[in-house]
Amino acid sequence: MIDQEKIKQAVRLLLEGIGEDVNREGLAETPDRIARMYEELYGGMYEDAQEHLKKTFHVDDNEMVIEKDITFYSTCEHHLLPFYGKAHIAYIPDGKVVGLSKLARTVEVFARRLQLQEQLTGQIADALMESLRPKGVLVMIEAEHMCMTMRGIKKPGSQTVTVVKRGAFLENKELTDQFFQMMR
Ligand SMILES: Nc1nc2c(ncn2[C@@H]2O[C@H](COP(=O)(O)OP(=O)(O)OP(=O)(O)O)[C@@H](O)[C@H]2O)c(=O)[nH]1
Ligand SMILES: [Zn+2]
Repeated sequence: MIDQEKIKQAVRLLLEGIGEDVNREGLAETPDRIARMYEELYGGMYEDAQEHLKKTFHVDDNEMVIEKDITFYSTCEHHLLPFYGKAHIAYIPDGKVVGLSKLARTVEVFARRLQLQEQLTGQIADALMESLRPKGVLVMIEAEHMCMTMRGIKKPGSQTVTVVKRGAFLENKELTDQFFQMMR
């Protein structure tokens, strides 16, 4: 599990490094707050997406399911700054579906870790492929990276878009076209 003591020590060091007085009133509880916050932000490391995806429901029609505009907040592993936006998940069932909320839960499990957007996109797709054994999965993520906006190159409003396809989406281009039509 997350080592709260280590995080508190590290935050004190960071504050000292900045040149702050770690004992001043406004900062006194900050190491403790950050340790608790990290439990929340990085709690996905200690969760298994398969736990959320194990309950499935039988369906007769294997038509494409899309859950779009799933908002998420994650952290870029290079700068420890947030990136956030929307995830869209499409899949073509093969006789079974999951509860819709479980798609958003899957996004949460992988977003609450240190991430790269490309990797986050792929992990969501792979978790669905593994649990549901669907005919295909497509995951698209649109996000703004704060390491691109508040520092460095400073390009607010720029969006990073990633798409990962698995199964039938790789073989059949019409399915991707159908996804983009349904997204409109
Ligand atoms: N591929 C990818 N890159 C990311 C992601 N999040 C942040 N980055 C990039 O990671 C790169 C790290 O580059 P470095 O040159 O090692 O670090 P840096 O000097 O801080 O880079 P600058 O941001 O250009 O100032 C930057 O180009 C970031 O924009 C992500 O999710 N995926
Ligand atoms: Zn970054």
